[in-house]
Amino acid sequence: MTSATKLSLGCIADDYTGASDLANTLTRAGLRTVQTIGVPPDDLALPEVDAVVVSLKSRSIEAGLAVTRSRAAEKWLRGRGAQHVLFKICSTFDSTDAGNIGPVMDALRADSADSIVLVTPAFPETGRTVYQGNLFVGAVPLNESPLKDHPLNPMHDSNLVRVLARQSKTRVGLVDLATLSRGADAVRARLKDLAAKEIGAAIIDAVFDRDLETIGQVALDHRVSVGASGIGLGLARALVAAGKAKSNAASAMPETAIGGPAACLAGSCSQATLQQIASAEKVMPVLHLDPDRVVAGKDEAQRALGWAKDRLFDGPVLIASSSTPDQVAALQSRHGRDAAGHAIEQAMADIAEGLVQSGVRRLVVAGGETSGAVVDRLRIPGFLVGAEIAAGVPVLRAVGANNGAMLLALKSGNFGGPQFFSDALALMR
Ligand SMILES: Nc1ncnc2c1ncn2[C@@H]1O[C@H](COP(=O)(O)OP(=O)(O)O)[C@@H](O)[C@H]1O
Ligand SMILES: O=C(O)[C@@H](O)C(=O)COP(=O)(O)O
Repeated sequence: MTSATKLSLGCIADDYTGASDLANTLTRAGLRTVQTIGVPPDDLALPEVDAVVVSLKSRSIEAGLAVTRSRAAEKWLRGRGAQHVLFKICSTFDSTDAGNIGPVMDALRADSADSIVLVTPAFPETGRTVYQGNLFVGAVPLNESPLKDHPLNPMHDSNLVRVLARQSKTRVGLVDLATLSRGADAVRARLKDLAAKEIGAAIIDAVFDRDLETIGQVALDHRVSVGASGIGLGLARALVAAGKAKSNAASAMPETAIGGPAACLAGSCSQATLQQIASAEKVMPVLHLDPDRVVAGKDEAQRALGWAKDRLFDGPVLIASSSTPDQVAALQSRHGRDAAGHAIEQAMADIAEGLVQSGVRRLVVAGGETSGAVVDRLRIPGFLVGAEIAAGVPVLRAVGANNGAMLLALKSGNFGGPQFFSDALALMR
């Protein structure tokens, strides 16, 4: 990135799949966007861009650490001229009562001296809508959705005003759909009323993309907002409409094919990923890791690598640790939730490293934490955004990596259709 570049929008994402989801949305809305892994070193050569999405792996770490890392990212983004910073969280509000959405929001709000912060995880394109402060996943409230069984942060309350209030030091209010439907000025007036009552954050309803456009306009009056790709879409459209970004983000990604062996790794245990693995079994060899053996030591990852190397040059392969909610609960009761999750993430990183050493240059990873462990191990500093595989999942081209040109797809556990793995590989040439 040249020193002359001034960012129209700065973004901090709390995981890597979420970051690529947002980078995809901003690119499709016309912003030239780059995804970086962590706060970029000053010597990282990046193209001329409108938006940078700094990817952190801060969703499930200790809250204080998440705050420190998010603040460092904010400082970097503000230093590049970003007037507005979006803290990108999961569209299913993945978090625990300890955070990290509330603590990070509180810190960014304090840094920016905003009186009130707009918050919404709505992302209608993927079925996430918010009504009366309640988050729906498709047709069901969050607490009845598969997110109730998430291995790291099971979600048991769909009322986001309550959820955020448990995590935040500030009081939390609501801007409801009726107010939103009266337009940007009605939202501004409601925020003023809430702020006058010393309410520092407002969950805002959103059901359709047009709601997000209104939210984007109002959010730009502020320095910070919190939400998923939907609010990113609203902000991008508002920036383009205000002439603060050109709508010309024909992908900056070079079209040259990469070729070579391809592999898929799945560490997500979401219902969508379990179904995608079942579909993949019909078209490629699939190895199911034994999670107990993974927790016991390194041998299981080595076995998987040997299995993959025997097949890689005949076509793509898939290696999965994913299990059903009952099996996940049983493993966690034997080994502890964090220990089990961490051991499996590190095994996935070991396997990814071995695959790349064996020549793999096209890699699909399912799962946010899993993607974080893999990308960190591969020491990839950033990505350019390419074609969209499914809503929220683009093809990514690694920039500045030691391994040279490489394509990845980082899939949020919940995203993608049943044939996702084949769909991804078809676009990763
Ligand atoms: N069989 C399993 N049992 C328990 N935990 C698992 C299993 N397979 C994967 N995990 C862990 O579950 C978590 C899944 O989270 P993540 O990769 O973020 O997926 P998602 O995108 O669905 O949230 C990771 O920490 C992963 O290591
Ligand atoms: O907003 C979303 O749903 C995604 O972008 C996201 O954050 C995904 O997180 P994981 O499901 O943990 O991959």
